[in-house]
Amino acid sequence: MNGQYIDDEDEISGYQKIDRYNPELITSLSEHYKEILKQIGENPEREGLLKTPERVAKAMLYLTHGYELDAKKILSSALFKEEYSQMVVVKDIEVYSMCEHHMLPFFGKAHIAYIPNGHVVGLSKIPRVVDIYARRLQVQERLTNEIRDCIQETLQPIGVGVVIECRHLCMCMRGVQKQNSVTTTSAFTGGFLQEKTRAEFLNLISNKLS
Ligand SMILES: Nc1nc2c(ncn2[C@@H]2O[C@H](COP(=O)(O)OP(=O)(O)OP(=O)(O)O)[C@@H](O)[C@H]2O)c(=O)[nH]1
Ligand SMILES: [Zn+2]
Repeated sequence: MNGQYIDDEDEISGYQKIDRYNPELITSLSEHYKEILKQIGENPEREGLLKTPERVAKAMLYLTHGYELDAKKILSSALFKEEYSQMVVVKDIEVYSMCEHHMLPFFGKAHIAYIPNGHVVGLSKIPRVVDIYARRLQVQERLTNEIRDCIQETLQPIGVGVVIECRHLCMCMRGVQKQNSVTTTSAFTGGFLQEKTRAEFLNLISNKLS
């Protein structure tokens, strides 16, 4: 195993042991990346690039490890009966994902709120859910909806609010080349569909919106 398996529970999931870095997969991916290096005009045999295919293979497996993890399972592992009925907001959660169109990064912040309905969730599980869906090939809109749906279906709260704001490198370093544009997406359920509740949430996170 050579330490190549992600088997440190804290490192990725906190719970689920995943077999993502298996040597056969790394070898196979590395061969493809070696070929890609040749085709873009590089020499994969030069010293600086000798280990690059393997490094890229491992990086890509890490950047997409969300496919291996079950967000609902992680969220439901830490539900606590509690009569707190006000809005809970976890804001400024770092997001790192890759757009499914160009496989280039998009990154920024997620702000998540819910109103409990008899149960609260362990706070760390909310950023874990964000990561599980972000560490895949994504579009920002689907990422937003998947986080909302996971929390709504698992926790069954009175409502869920999700706002994500990201910069897309496919719009900065290529293509339209807009360096400062930020994309904001949002998704709501239940109580957050009401203007007053949504306004309270947006107000609580507003100092962080660009
Ligand atoms: N809606 C949405 N679009 C995205 C996201 N990430 C990247 N895109 C867009 O996906 C689109 C793909 O459009 P295409 O015309 O097929 O690709 P392209 O020729 O590379 O487009 P340009 O980026 O405009 O050069 C682009 O407009 C990207 O900006 C995302 O998270 N959500
Ligand atoms: Zn893109």
